[in-house]
Amino acid sequence: MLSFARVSIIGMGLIGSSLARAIRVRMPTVRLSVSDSSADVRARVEALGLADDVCDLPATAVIDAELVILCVPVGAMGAVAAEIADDLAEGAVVTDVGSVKASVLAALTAALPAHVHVVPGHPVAGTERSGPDSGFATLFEGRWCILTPQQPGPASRQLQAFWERLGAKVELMDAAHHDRVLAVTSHLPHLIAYSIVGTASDLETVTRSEVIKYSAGGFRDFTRIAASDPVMWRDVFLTNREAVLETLGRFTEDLVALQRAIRWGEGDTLEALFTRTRAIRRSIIDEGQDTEAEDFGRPHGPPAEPADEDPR
Ligand SMILES: NC(=O)c1ccc[n+]([C@@H]2O[C@H](COP(=O)([O-])OP(=O)(O)OC[C@H]3O[C@@H](n4cnc5c(N)ncnc54)[C@H](O)[C@@H]3O)[C@@H](O)[C@H]2O)c1
Ligand SMILES: O=C(O)C(=O)C[C@]1(C(=O)O)C=C[C@@H](O)C=C1
Repeated sequence: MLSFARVSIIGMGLIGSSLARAIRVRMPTVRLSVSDSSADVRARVEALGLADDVCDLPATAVIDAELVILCVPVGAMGAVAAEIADDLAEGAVVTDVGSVKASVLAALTAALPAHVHVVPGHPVAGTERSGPDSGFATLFEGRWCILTPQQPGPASRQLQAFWERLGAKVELMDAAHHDRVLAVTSHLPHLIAYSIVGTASDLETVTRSEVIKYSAGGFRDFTRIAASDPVMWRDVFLTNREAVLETLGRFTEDLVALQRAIRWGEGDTLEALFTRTRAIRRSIIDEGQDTEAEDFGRPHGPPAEPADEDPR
């Protein structure tokens, strides 16, 4: 028994197009109507055959949909919700995939009518790429999807079943708690990557070409993360400001402690920390949460980058 027969996706970039592909594979009878504010993206989605209907306006795409999934940057969620509010079917479930949850929950509940069910969501799966060509059907397989309904009920159970059909593992969580957890596990790491790559390219003592030429191992991994979508991440930091600033404050203190340990030659302090962090990495692998031990950051990734893009 299918959980939803008619699904609408607004925003057909990496996540929206991955969802469309996964639905095609796992729920082939679902009728899929999609929209995107970019005419180029809509044309590409048509060419790739990712949906039954590609609509110019989000409001047209949601008519009759039992499930509406907003896959736009977090800062655009409220505006899109306002655009579709009058055309949503009675009892429709409206969800999203945004990386921040408290602000999206507030924006959706403010903009949407009482006759729909708002169940915000976040698949904790992605890559540094953007756009409809970068999506792939297996993106969510074996990955967590966190749902943050105000009150769990039949709509969140139906949405949970939907994500499980796509191969994801689902957990329910309070939206504010989600934002504190993801500030540590996703948002701060991205901020550090953006910052370190920026610093390296600004250094006067090392040329830019040397940075590119000798970027192996650790720094190369940072450059992948730092290539992530600028608009998406701008919105993440602006909408999860408090949790990120709190985590950043703690991180800065710990970094200064390391700086001090290096300055004063406190080898024991350094070794104790590195031993503790190595154990954390090993327990992540032991729990089977990291299948990419040999290929950082690309657990179920799309085809590897072509060799001519590989600077090594
Ligand atoms: N990229 C990731 O790794 C990742 C992972 C999980 C969740 N997310 C979340 O998923 C959402 C989408 O991210 P993405 O990586 O797919 O981005 P993307 O840039 O690949 O796609 C976003 C799409 O939304 C469209 N769009 C923007 N504003 C719109 C509007 N007002 N109306 C209609 N369409 C609009 C854009 O044209 C674009 O095609 C974001 O909220 C992000 O936080 C991203
Ligand atoms: O692998 C990556 O490129 C990601 O950054 C994916 C990642 C993450 O931080 O884990 C990024 C943001 C999303 O909200 C969820 C997943």
